[in-house]
Amino acid sequence: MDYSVEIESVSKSFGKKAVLKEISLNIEEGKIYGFIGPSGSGKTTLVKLMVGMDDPDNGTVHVFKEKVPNLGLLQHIGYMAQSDALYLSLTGKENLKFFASLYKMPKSEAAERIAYAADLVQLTADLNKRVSAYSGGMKRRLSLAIALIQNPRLLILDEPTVGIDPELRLNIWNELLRLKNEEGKTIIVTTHVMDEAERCDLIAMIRDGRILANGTPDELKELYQADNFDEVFLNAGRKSHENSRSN
Ligand SMILES: Nc1ncnc2c1ncn2[C@@H]1O[C@H](COP(=O)(O)OP(=O)(O)OP(=O)(O)O)[C@@H](O)[C@H]1O
Repeated sequence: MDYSVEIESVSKSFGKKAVLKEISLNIEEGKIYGFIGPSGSGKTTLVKLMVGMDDPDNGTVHVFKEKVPNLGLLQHIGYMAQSDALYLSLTGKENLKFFASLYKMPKSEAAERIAYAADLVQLTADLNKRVSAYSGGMKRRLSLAIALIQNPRLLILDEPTVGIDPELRLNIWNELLRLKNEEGKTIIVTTHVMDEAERCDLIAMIRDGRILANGTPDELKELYQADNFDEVFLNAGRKSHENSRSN
């Protein structure tokens, strides 16, 4: 089996707080992998380690067999952070052009990619407006377009659909599924939206810096004797609470 991401015994603390505890996980190429867990459980910290934005205290992360951090890998990883990192005084188009210029891409391809990404997130009509005049949802959409700009093999999206209306959310998910099915991309998403979690091929449930369980949506429903994903989430929380009390 080919893995896009291999995480081995990764731990990370901030000061005295252990945020990730001995996490090991392999993410198969060509799958959509979801990370779910309560706020503060360590999802963002874990995805930042995959991108190489932060270092683990212990353990290793490999992406496409290369040890992270590795500058060469950035060409292959599209990352959408939870907080938007955009140039507010530039237009949407200028932002896209700037990020496209960071990657090795002929000009004509950059223009095509900008048109594709803007269309996907329905920003084509607003591309010449300054980002300072964008709404929160428009900024999220622009951040998603930027993550796709270099046509990366691996997409890492930290809560990509927050602030995005249901219709566009559906379009975005359809495109993520197409990217996986037709182009073999690997897609990692963190989400609090349980119906999004159910669209993933595989899900890791994170709690208190550990992976409580991982598997397909059906496997997790069976494990937690749940009919839907809201129940999976709640039952997993109850179970981990009971375990921590009995320890
Ligand atoms: N740079 C930092 N310095 C200190 N503490 C941090 C830092 N980054 C994260 N933390 C802490 O690490 C813990 C995990 O944060 P993280 O952002 O990974 O959680 P999360 O699961 O992504 O949460 P959410 O769902 O709310 O985005 C939190 O307690 C947070 O306060």
